[in-house]
Amino acid sequence: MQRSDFSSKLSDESGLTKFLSFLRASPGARAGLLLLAWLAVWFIGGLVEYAHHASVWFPPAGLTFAVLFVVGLRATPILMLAAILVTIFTNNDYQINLQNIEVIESGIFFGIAHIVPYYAGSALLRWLTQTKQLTLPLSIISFLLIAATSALLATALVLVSLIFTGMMSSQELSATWLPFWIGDMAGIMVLGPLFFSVIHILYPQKTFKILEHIEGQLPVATAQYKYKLMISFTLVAAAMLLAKFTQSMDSSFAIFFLVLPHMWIACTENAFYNILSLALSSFLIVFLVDVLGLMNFVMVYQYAINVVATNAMFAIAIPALTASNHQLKTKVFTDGLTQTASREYLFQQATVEIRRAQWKNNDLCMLVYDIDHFKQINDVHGHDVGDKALKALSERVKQFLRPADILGRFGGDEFIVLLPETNVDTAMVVANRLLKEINGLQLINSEQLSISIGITQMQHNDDFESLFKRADSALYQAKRAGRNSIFQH
Ligand SMILES: Nc1nc2c(ncn2[C@@H]2O[C@H](COP(=O)(O)OP(=O)(O)OP(=O)(O)O)[C@@H](O)[C@H]2O)c(=O)[nH]1
Repeated sequence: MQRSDFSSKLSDESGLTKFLSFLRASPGARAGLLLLAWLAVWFIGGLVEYAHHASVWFPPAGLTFAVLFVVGLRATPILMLAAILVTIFTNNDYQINLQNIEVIESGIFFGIAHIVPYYAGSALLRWLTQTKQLTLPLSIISFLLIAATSALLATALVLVSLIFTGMMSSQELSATWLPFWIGDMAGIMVLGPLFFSVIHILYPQKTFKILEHIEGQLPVATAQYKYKLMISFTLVAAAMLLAKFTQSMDSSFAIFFLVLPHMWIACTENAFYNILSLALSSFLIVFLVDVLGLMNFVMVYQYAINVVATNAMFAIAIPALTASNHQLKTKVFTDGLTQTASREYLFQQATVEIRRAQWKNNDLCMLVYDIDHFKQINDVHGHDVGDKALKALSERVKQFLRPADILGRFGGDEFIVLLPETNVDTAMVVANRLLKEINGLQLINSEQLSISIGITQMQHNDDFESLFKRADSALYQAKRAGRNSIFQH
């Protein structure tokens, strides 16, 4: 895959095309945009600053993780510059009054403490997903575990660096570490997947298996996607207004109902729209915490969005599992060469039809046909030609039958046709027409193909085996009678 479906979809739109081409051709502009984005999400994270130095929702962690995952160590200078700039801002904002050189040192320490754990985490995730044959659920659990662990490591390193450089006092540690960890974790788990995709559009030269799951299923959301989003947003607003007016911790837990619309989205929309909706809901929560003054409840909200996100993340696997389940079913139920029903499926379908016919007192007939001297065809013309003959013959028979009839390959060159609501006289007419039809075919070079057919009508106590046994013995008689003929039992 050279470029993802998502980026090519975006590229179809003209204004965006030019902007994307410009960014892709200009590493400087990309770096500038990355820096601006990092600073912007850092300021937005500040809306839910729970304790000094600790936002309970910290998008820069997700952005750093995603950038290091997609771009690698090349992104370090930009991340380092961002770390220094926000340290300068924090020094002024908290009125810490460090000297210029000390602020830059603190910024460098913060940068290292922030970047190292996320580089380690993203490199481990990349290694796991690129080199190991992980299933999608295993990739997701790896992502979640690595996100939680690297966020914890970043929390420890950053807080130690802040204390070491005099940006924070050690007394603040106990009140800071948990919201810090939760914030970084939310940044990676809830927003990281969206950042992965967006950065991958800007740096499209590499292919990552884990991103294919997110982007490969693009580009369309269902027509109902916006209504599902509206339901999520309404639920967020209603739960938060409830907390605002009751000011009770109990009512703040209503936010956990968010799992319902998000699981609905996760199970019915593709992965990209799933992670987009999670990011939007979490933005809305942060915005409303700020606007409605709900800082007292913010920890509940952050736990809720993390739980909702991890659940919804697992649901990324559902459309993929459904698709592979469908493929597996098709494989098991269809004969690969002739695209008729497989023996197993034929047996299942025939059993259902036989029971239905017995229940309703309907007629039912079974035809068994087998190509005449097929071994000779293989021997003279080769197995490939034999295969082609089997395919072409089956194609013809399928066209010839009614939609309700069931055609399946019993094995080798022997096929079964089940004719529901058909008595033996009509089945005989069908068999005669079939024989004629096949006689008219020139499937192999200039040679003609012929088949022999055995017919039987269902008796009241028949099952698949007994029905087949009679039809097969009729076929045997047809073969003994010189082939290219029909016998009834
Ligand atoms: N090309 C091809 N040949 C197959 C396939 N499955 C079975 N065969 C061959 O089909 C032949 C079946 O031969 P039989 O039905 O026993 O005998 P026949 O030569 O058709 O003779 P009669 O049935 O008595 O007319 C064997 O040679 C098998 O090897 C297949 O998927 N492709």
